[in-house]
Formats: sequence, C-alpha cells, structure tokens
Amino acid sequence: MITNYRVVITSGEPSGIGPDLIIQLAQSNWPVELVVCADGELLQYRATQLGLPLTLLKYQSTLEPKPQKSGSLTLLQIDTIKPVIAGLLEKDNSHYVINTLLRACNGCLNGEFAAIVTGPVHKGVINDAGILFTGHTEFFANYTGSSRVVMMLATKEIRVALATTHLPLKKVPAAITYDTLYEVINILHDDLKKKFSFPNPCILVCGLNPHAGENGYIGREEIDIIIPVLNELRSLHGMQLVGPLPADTIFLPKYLQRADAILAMYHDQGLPVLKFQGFGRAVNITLGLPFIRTSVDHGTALELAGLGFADPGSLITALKLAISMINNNVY
Ligand SMILES: NC(=O)C1=CN([C@@H]2O[C@H](COP(=O)(O)OP(=O)(O)OC[C@H]3O[C@@H](n4cnc5c(N)ncnc54)[C@H](O)[C@@H]3O)[C@@H](O)[C@H]2O)C=CC1
Ligand SMILES: NCC(=O)COP(=O)(O)O
Repeated sequence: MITNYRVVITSGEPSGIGPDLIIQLAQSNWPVELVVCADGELLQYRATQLGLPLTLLKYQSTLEPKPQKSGSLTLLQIDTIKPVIAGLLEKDNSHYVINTLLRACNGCLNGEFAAIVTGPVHKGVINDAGILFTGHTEFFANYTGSSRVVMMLATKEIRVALATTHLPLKKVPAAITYDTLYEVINILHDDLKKKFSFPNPCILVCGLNPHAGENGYIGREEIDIIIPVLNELRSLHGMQLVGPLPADTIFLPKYLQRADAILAMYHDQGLPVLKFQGFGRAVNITLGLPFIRTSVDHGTALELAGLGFADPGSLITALKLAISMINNNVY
C-alpha cells in the first residue's frame, strides 16, 4: 500500500457535525497523513466538548507525509470569521467554508494532496451570505473547469448515480437533454471501469416519468431522449445499458442483482432508496473531476453538533474509499 501521501479533509459547516466527525476520525491510526482544512481553535474547543483527545500538528508542505497517529490531525489553518457556536448557523462563516474548499481544491490541483474528503456544508447559509452555491459537486466542477461531473452515492451493495444534481424539480426535465445524458452515461461508464474495476459495467437507467412514461402517455422524455441516447451508446460502444425502467421498481432485488450502478434522473428519485438502504455507511463520490473527491452521505445535522451523538461511519467510509482509490491508482 502506498502511504506517503496526504489526504485533505474539509471541516464543512463549522456549527454542524463536520468538526465532531473529524475529531472522531482522528481517534484511530491512519496509514496516510490527514491534513484538515479548518480552524484549529474550533477543533480544539469541539474536542473538549466531546471529551476526546486531540493534538494538532502544523501542516508543513515541505516535509515528507507521515501516517497519522491516533489522537492527532495535521492542521492547515483556515480562520473562521465569527465565533462558532455548535448548532447555530452564522452566515459570515460561510466565507470560511468556501476558503477551506478553495484551499483544499488548489492543493489537489497542484499535487499537494492525493484526494479530498469533504465534511457537510449548509447550502442555505452559504447563499444567505450572498455566495451562489448549490453543492460541492457543482462548486468543484466550476472551479476546475470540468465540463461535466456526475454525483454518485455508493454503499457496498449499490451505487446510485444522478443525471442531474441540485436542481429545483421543475427544472429537471429541461436539464435532461440528449447531450447531457450522453455525457453523464459516458463518465459513469468510464469511472465504473477505471475506478471501480467493472470490466463491462451494467447500468440500469431510470425513466423520468411514472412507469417510464407508459409508451408516451405519461410523458415523452423516455421516447424523445432517454431511449435514443441508450441506443446510440449501445450500438457505438457496446455498453450494457438497461432501461429506461420505471423508477418505482428498478430497485427490486431481481434488477439490482445485475446492476453495477443505477442511473437516476434526479436527486430525490435515487437517493432516498440509497439512504434507506445504507444511511451512515454510504459515500458520495464526484466522478469526472481531475482528482479524487469523496464525501459523507449526510448533511450538517446541526441539532447533533457538539453533543457526541453524530455517527462518523460515513466519513470513515469516505476516507477509506479515497485511500483505496489512490492505491488503485485511479487517477
Ligand atoms: N455533503 C454535504 O455537504 C451535504 C449537505 N447537506 C446539507 O445539510 C443541511 C441539513 O440537511 P438535512 O436534510 O437536514 O440532512 P441531514 O443529513 O443533516 O439530517 C437528516 C437526519 O439525519 C440525521 N443525521 C445526519 N447525519 C448524521 C450522523 N452523522 N449521525 C447521526 N445522525 C445523522 C440528522 O440528525 C437528521 O435527523 C442542508 O443545508 C443540506 O443542504 C445535505 C446533504 C449532504
Ligand atoms: N445529497 C447529496 C448532497 O447534497 C451533497 O452534495 P455535494 O455537496 O457533495 O454536491
């Protein structure tokens, strides 16, 4: 296993559970150096609230990366703007959140970090601060100039990718164009091969409308867009694409057993099933970025911050997946 590299972790919303989870993560040895983009004072204060030991080591990019010892984290200091109170949003600290993302992203682009693992942010409060923000996925895509990225959430048992990400529901149909869907399936197919080692992945594709449109009587997107894209990709590249299938039955075990991934047309078509099946141990992965990015499957859970009830399972799984992707040399 390659161990001499650094993974950068962002704290996410400072008043949420992100800091708690990172401190919990630090209670084990890790084979790689964990560089946390966060405010050290915030982490120390939260560690005291949680009653957990924490030593912060100053990040020095010129030193050789070292495996991270239990009870410690390497700190890349980013200052919060206002005092942080667990559970209480403060819009001015949104600039802190964005600064952590920018620093971590730049570090991935310049080779300082082998992967980024993100803690949960609060999209609403970032917008309250006057910063247009719909999610990390779109933020990293824009910042890196990636023309198209794909959000995929995965447990050990299922992988659910999304054709559209954080969009108001009424904008979804217009966003599912021939070109978009074509690119999304290409990225998904490519990454399932390269990053998840499926030699000839089988992707099940949801319809957009109830009953996948019922032959056009309950919507035409299947006939006008989805079927032509699937046909083209099958005939040009020999992809194993099944569908469009009705989204209400696509997750039945008999379909799932042949699927390497399910492609849902929109956020709440696919993610409720995934979260019902594996909340707390799923990972959110952005496909199509120039670096590895994994994240938690949950949000900021403000009501749990600082209390010691937040489950670090998803963050731990996200970090383990990032490490295994680095070791499989997927970039
Ligand atoms: N990766 C990210 O940055 C994500 C951010 N969000 C943001 O989080 C904010 C809150 O979103 P919600 O819809 O309330 O979802 P949420 O995931 O924060 O909370 C949903 C439920 O799950 C529980 N929960 C969440 N994480 C938990 C954990 N680690 N351990 C134990 N229980 C946990 C919460 O207490 C709550 O009952 C929103 O602003 C949303 O945009 C949501 C999802 C992902
Ligand atoms: N439901 C997933 C989510 O909201 C996280 O999105 P992102 O911030 O990773 O883009």
